Amino acid sequence: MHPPLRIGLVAHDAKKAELIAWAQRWEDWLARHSLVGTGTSADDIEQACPSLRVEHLRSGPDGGDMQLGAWIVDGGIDALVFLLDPASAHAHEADFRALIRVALIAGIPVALSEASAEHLAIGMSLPAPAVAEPEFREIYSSSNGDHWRLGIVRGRMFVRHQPNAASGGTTTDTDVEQFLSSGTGPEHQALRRMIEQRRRGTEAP
Ligand SMILES: O=C(CO)COP(=O)(O)O
Repeated sequence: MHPPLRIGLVAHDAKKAELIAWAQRWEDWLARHSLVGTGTSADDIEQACPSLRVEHLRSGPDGGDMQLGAWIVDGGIDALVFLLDPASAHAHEADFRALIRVALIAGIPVALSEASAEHLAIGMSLPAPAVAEPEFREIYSSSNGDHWRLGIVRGRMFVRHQPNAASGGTTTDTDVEQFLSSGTGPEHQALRRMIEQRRRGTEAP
């Protein structure tokens, strides 16, 4: 789960029904975040979605778009859903152009249609990407039960040494170069062979 986001919500009159339908579909997800909207859009969402609280700015034509733009400039908004009506003339067009412009400058996700709002919600509601797990290959194990494995994560290689249980030692990870320069034992020789095979592309699967 992402930490709570602050999401800006705006729709022109001809698109309010789409914003409401979207908010109803995503009500459970939106309820976990902090919402701020221009006057009428905020009212409509609260009426249609009983569990949502939306911080109200002025109505768009009265300066609400500019207020939201100022929040974005100050880094206070993580995503903007602005369902824009491209088919009508708007006296305050300069205001919402400026709102979209500062959102793009801030680099936040911006959805201007119901379809893109859907993708924004899908993307932002996904769990944060898991930290990549290393892939391991056995390098060498000694007769007394010590194990050395080569770990590879995001192209970076390291050596994981797991001492035998009886020794009570702890598992350590060492950089490959550092490991190779630390000795000439059978585990070092085995790793050199493995690396050479990787380079030549002849490593066993
Ligand atoms: O006009 C708007 C965006 O430009 C939206 O304003 P309202 O949410 O107050 O209708």
